[in-house]
Amino acid sequence: MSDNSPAVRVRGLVKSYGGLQAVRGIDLEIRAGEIFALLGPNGAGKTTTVEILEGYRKRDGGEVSVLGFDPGRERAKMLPRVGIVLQKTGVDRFLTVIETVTMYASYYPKPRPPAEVVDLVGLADKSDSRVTTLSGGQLRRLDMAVALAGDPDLLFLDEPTTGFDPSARREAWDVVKDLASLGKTVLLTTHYMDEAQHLADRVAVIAAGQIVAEGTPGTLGDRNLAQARIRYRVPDGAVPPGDLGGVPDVAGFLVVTSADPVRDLHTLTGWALENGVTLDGLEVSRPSLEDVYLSLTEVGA
Ligand SMILES: Nc1ncnc2c1ncn2[C@@H]1O[C@H](COP(=O)(O)OP(=O)(O)OP(=O)(O)O)[C@@H](O)[C@H]1O
Repeated sequence: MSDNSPAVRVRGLVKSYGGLQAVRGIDLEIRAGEIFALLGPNGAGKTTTVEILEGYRKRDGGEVSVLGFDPGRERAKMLPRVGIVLQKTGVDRFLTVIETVTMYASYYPKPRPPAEVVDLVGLADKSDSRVTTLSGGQLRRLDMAVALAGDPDLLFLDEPTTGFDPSARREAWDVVKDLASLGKTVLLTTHYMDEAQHLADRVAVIAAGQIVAEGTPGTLGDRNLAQARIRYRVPDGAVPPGDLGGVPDVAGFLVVTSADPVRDLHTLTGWALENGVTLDGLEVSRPSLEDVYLSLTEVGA
């Protein structure tokens, strides 16, 4: 594999379970060193796709290359170079943190020093604690440490923060960000829009076995819901020009959906200045990735 080759390349991937087409022609390309999120609702086909990439499931058709290997035929060669964090893992609860990571490191040809891995996932102060004493969030970090023990180039994270409280999520996000700064490629699946938005360089939205959108979290918003929302309030009796009066919301603010917010704001603020009208609480917002996701997965489902 040359340095410019994508870490993951998928073309026309299909997979059915009996009569159910779980994956219906997926194309993906994940560059080396990026954090890529596969975002979609329950049953969209995320796990099926990822398990095919990991070599756990057989595909029915299409081409798949992971770090230059075909996971269907060359899984044994591929595995030492990938790390996998499943939704539930079963580490031995009676070992300590460092013992656990050391044990997993011993399975790999070129492991990263276990103490370094423990430090990387933020468990240095728990290094000699038994696994039984760890909190849920700490256990999840240990799962990540186990996946990193072999110093993989590519890490698969399946719903890395499901069930976490908000502060544990933030901490897990920091760990994932640190991985990317080490040059690892990360493929994560998630239901959470904010997680994809916060972590991913690129996101593919999957619905009913198909990719319905792909791009950076920012461009997904731009491409799929180009409109901006302008919201403001005017004193009683003031009538904004043209269509810019919008529709009042429950709080009495006028809300305008605009495909050309620069021009519309210019018109609106020009009118306000000329007429000495205040535009109370003026704000302009873009659709969030959540808005985009909901609109896309409704269409795709
Ligand atoms: N082993 C299986 N046998 C039969 N059907 C399956 C099997 N695994 C998954 N499916 C079905 O395939 C579809 C895709 O499932 P998959 O687990 O890939 O989705 P997902 O996006 O990962 O969902 P979730 O977010 O709930 O994990 C679903 O309709 C699911 O019920």
